Amino acid sequence: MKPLKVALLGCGVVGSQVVRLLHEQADDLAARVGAPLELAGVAVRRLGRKRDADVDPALLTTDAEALVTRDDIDIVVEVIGGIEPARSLIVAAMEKGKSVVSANKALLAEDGATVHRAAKSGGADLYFEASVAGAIPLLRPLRESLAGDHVTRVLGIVNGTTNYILDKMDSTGASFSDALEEAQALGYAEADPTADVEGFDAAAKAAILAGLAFHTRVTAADVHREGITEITAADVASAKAMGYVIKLLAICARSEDGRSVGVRVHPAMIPRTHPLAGVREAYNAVFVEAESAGQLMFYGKGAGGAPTASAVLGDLVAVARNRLAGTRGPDESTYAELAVHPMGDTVTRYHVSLDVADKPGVLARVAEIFANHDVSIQTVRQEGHGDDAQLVLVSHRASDAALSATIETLRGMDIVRAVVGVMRVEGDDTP
Ligand SMILES: NC(=O)c1ccc[n+]([C@@H]2O[C@H](COP(=O)([O-])OP(=O)(O)OC[C@H]3O[C@@H](n4cnc5c(N)ncnc54)[C@H](O)[C@@H]3O)[C@@H](O)[C@H]2O)c1
Ligand SMILES: N[C@@H](CCO)C(=O)O
Ligand code: NA
Repeated sequence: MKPLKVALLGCGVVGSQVVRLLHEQADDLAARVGAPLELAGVAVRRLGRKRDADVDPALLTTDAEALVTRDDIDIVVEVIGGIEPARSLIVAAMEKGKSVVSANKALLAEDGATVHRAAKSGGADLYFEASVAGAIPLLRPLRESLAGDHVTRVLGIVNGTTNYILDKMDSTGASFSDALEEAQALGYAEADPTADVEGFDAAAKAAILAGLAFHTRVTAADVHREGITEITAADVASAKAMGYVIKLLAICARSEDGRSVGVRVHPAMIPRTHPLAGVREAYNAVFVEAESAGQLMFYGKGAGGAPTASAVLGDLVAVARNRLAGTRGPDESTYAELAVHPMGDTVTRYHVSLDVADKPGVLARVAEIFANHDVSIQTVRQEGHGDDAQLVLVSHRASDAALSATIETLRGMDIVRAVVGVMRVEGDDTP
C-alpha cells in the first residue's frame, strides 16, 4: 500500500514525541490505518539545534511554507503553537486539500473561524484533540460520541500547572509564589508562567469546549477570565476550614432558558467531597453533563510531550483512515448560534470574608446590604473577636452582577474595615 506522507511543523516538546511514536509504532499504525504513515519532512526554526527526537537530518527544513504545500504531502501536523505563522501554514495546507492535525489551542480559540472555513473550502480534515486537556479524549467525544445528545454544562480543571500550584498550597500551606517556584523547578510552569497563572491557557480551552458543546462559535475574547495570582495561603486555609478546596475551574454552561451560554475561568471553592476536589498535582479532569447521558467524567494527563503526542497520533490515525476511505470528519458545527452572556448574568454563589468592627448591629447592617441587593445568605459565622473579628458569609445563588454590587457597597461601609476575600463557590447542589 502506498504510504501516506506526513509533514511535521515544529519539533519541540510535543513534536519530538510525535516523531518517536511514528518510528516506534510504525507497524501498528500501518496496520490500523491500512497504509504506512511516512514522516516526509520536519519544519524547524534552526537546523543545527540538538533535539530529543531522532530525526533524519535530510528531512529537516526551515521552509515550513514550502513543506506544507509540497505535492506529495498528505497530512500536516502543526505543533509550533501561537497564531502566526501557524494559521497561514494550516490554511495553505488545507487549501491544497491536505488534512491537518493541530495541538494549537491559542489559534483555535482566537481564530477558529478562519481555519475551520479553510478546512471546509479545501475539503480537508482538521482535528485538534491535543489542544484541550492533552491526552484526555474530550473533543472527539463532544464532537462525535455526544453529537446526538444535548449538552448542558462542561465543568473542569483544564490547566495542569495551576492545579499543581493550588494543590501544593492546599496540601502544604505554601504561598502562591513558593508553589509557583516549585512548579517551575519541576518543569510544569514555564519561565514566563503568565498564560497559565492568569488563566489565558484555560480560557482558550474553555472557548474550544464551549464551541463544541453548544454548537456555537465562542472565542477566547468571549470568556470571562480570572487567574490565581491573588490567592493567598489564608484563602486556602479559610476554604479548608469550611470543607472546601480552591480550584481553577473552566465552566461552560447554558442559561436556564437555554437561549444563551456563559463561559468562564476563575478560581472557585468546591466541596472537598466533589470528585474534582480529588484531582491532584498536574492532572486535568472535566465533567460533561448532557440531558440523556447524564454526568460524564474525563480524567488524565492534560500536558507533557508523550501524553499530548498520544492525542496527536490518535488524530493522525483518524485523518489517515478518512483519506484512504475518501471521506472527511465532521465540519465545524455552529448552527445553534447561541449568544454568550456577560459574566454579570451568570448565577453563582459567593464566599465573602469581611474584617469588621465587633459591636452590636454590625451583622444586621451587613445582612441588610445583602438583602438590599436581593442576595440571600446561606451561612454566616464570626471568627475572632474585638479588633480581630471577621465575618464569613456564604450566599445562596444570585446573579454575579448582584453579588459584585453587594461587595462594592460593603467596601464603602465604615463598619467594614476590609473585604478580606471574595470567592465563588461551585460544585454543590445548594440553591
Ligand atoms: N507541551 C504540552 O504539554 C502541550 C500540551 C497540549 C498542547 N500543547 C500545544 O502544542 C503546541 C506545541 O507545544 P510544545 O510544548 O511542543 O512547544 P515547544 O516550544 O516545545 O515547541 C514548538 C517548536 O516549534 C518550533 N517553531 C516555532 N516556530 C516555527 C516555525 N515557524 N517553523 C518551524 N518550527 C517552528 C520551535 O522552535 C519549537 O521547537 C502548542 O500549540 C501547545 O499549546 C502543548
Ligand atoms: N500549560 C498547560 C499545558 C498545555 O496545555 C498546562 O499547564 O496544563
Ligand atoms: Na484532549
